[in-house]
Amino acid sequence: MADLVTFQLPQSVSGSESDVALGLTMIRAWRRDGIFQLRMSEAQLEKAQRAFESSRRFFRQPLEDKARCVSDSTYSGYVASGEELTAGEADYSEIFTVCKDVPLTDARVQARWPCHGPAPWPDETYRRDMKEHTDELGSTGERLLRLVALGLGLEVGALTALTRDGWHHMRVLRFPARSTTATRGIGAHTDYGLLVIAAQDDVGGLYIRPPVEGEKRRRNWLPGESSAGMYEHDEPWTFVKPVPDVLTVFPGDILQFLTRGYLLSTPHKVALNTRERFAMAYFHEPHFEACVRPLTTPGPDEYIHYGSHFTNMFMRCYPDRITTQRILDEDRLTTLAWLREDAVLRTAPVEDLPLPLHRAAS
Ligand SMILES: NC(=[NH2+])NCCC[C@H](N)C(=O)O
Ligand SMILES: O=C(O)CCC(=O)C(=O)O
Ligand SMILES: [Fe+2]
Repeated sequence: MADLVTFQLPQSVSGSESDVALGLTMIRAWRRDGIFQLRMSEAQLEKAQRAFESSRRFFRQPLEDKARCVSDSTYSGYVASGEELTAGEADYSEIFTVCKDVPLTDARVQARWPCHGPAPWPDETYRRDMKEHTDELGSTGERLLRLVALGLGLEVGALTALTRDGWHHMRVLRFPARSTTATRGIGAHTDYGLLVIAAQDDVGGLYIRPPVEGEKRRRNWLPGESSAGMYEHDEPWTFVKPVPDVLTVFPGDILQFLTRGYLLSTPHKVALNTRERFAMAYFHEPHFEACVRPLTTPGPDEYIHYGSHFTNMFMRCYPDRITTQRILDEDRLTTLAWLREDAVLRTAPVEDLPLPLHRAAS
């Protein structure tokens, strides 16, 4: 396969003619290749390098030290090799998940919303380096979404309306070298939000599945349609060659849903290599309470409550983690169902509201 297309992001995206042209070219690259590259700015590069250094330093520590970085109220923190499930099989990735760091005093934590709480940071340097890198990618994600909106023929702010206080998160990953018994890094899957923005070292191991004419793709947000494990052993898969100083970008489940499959959530998988490998996958996401509806003619029951999708997916990844146990023990799924109901009512087309609300709204 030829090299991936590489773009450079403008400092800001206003909706100019050149912004529209760039957005269209990005969409074309995704629909053909399923992925494109972004050249990193000097500032991005520095922050990414510092985050990689902190990651190497963290993963070098003894297992018992790393294993202390867990939380029973969030999915932030350490995931040991073999702990995460993808399509029912253990992944060999070792991970530190960075989710929104919400203080105990926050009303959402007090009200026991699922997935909300403080992050169990290993130390202050690690916290700072990961925050600077994710904040930088937050700005990248916003500019990308503005270009994507333009490329889809929408208002420049049509997609970023969903990402105010977005539930952005990141997986800081280490893959061990392969052994005679272990070759799987992470099984084939799609990720859950709008954009996946990833960085990797020079080792290699990531593969993506480009769009395939006529191929049925699952809707990962529906209970009966997990995309995990799909087409894992069927070609075509594109090796994502490590290239210095670039990020790779592809769509997640929410972009597939919004566009009714015009853009597909890019399936990808990771194979172990002969050397250990480090990567960071950042996810640019809607607000936890967002109720997302397709961009064209949504029916009343066509929506994804993003916080429910996120919670469902993380419970599926970590069925035995204390966070999952606590969600079940404290019946936090009922709280989540209330949040979903609220979100659905807030975004329902007026004619679909129950009659008393219908009157109040009109
Ligand atoms: N938390 C993640 N994004 N994990 C990516 C791997 C796939 C995940 N285990 C799943 O079943 O969907
Ligand atoms: O290792 C990579 O490059 C990607 C990891 C990944 O797919 C994930 O963390 O969801
Ligand atoms: Fe992924």
